[in-house]
Amino acid sequence: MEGGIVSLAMVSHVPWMLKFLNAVSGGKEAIERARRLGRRKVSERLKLGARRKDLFYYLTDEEGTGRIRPSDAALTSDGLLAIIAGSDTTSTTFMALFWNLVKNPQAYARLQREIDANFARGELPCDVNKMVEMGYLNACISETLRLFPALPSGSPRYVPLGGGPKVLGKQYALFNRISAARFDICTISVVPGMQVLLHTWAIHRDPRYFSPSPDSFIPERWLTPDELSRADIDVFKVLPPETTVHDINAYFPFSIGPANCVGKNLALMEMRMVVCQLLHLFRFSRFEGDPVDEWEHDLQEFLIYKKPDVFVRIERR
Ligand code: HEM
Repeated sequence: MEGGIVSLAMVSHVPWMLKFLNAVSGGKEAIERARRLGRRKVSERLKLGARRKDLFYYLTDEEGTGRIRPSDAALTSDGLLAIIAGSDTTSTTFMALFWNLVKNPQAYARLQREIDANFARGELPCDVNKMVEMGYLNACISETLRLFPALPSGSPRYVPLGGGPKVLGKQYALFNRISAARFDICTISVVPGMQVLLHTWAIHRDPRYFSPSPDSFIPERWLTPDELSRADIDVFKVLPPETTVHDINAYFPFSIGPANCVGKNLALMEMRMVVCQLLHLFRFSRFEGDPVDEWEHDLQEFLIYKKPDVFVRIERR
């Protein structure tokens, strides 16, 4: 998957590269491998049939309500999209979250206390409804998605041919700004119909929107004033109210507008459940001798991340 994504990322930015990559054996092979994976997963899923009305139930038109049955090529491409969109994104977020927790024992301890306060020992599975209300758990997830948005370079958007805010959603201040008929970014004139790509990673770490310490993992920046007043660390030393900036209009890990993430709520629920249950059962710590600090440095971005392994020590609690 990761080999193929390098070529796919090139093609998504420079479409004419496809011809060139097809002519080069390594490039063609990487894309072919990714396609094969998509085809295999789709055919496995089709053989299994639908046990419930999931994403593929609709993509493959198992209900038979569509006029035209989707072609095999379309299904392969949907299969790849579902793998990238549905599983690579969540696995990146889990990796980044656990990496941040083992590197920040104070945040880890605080999250552990919140989980232990909500779930009695052995209470499994943990109640998902409680998790929605767990301020620090949700703050840790939001802070992870701020620092490591799973699609770091965002994805191309067309500047609407008029009527931007209505189409893209009022909340999207950054896109709203590009709804004018024509505007300039530095020396480039952006006109309706042009593709614009917002770099999520860079915007999420811009001190004009998140500060102080935009590169640091500080879940407390997501707490409500009420939750902050109950924080047991001297949070105002880390986030002095007079200089703290927290602009959620510049936060869009799931994108915003008509093509935003269809799996957002599922992904959030999945992350809450997995984190709660793993921390309920196991203790995670730094694996001595592992260069854990280098993980972020060794991440490579090709539409999604090519990520090194995270090694942690896991013990049963
Ligand atoms: C942490 C987890 C996730 C993140 C950060 C994430 C992020 C995103 C983003 C930024 C987009 C917009 C891409 C674009 O602008 O074109 C997107 C689209 C999409 N996501 Fe997610 N996603 C996550 C999890 C999931 C899950 C679990 C599923 C499905 C089970 C899913 C399914 C999709 C699909 C199908 C699209 C394409 C929507 C469309 O083009 O209309 N995602 N996701």
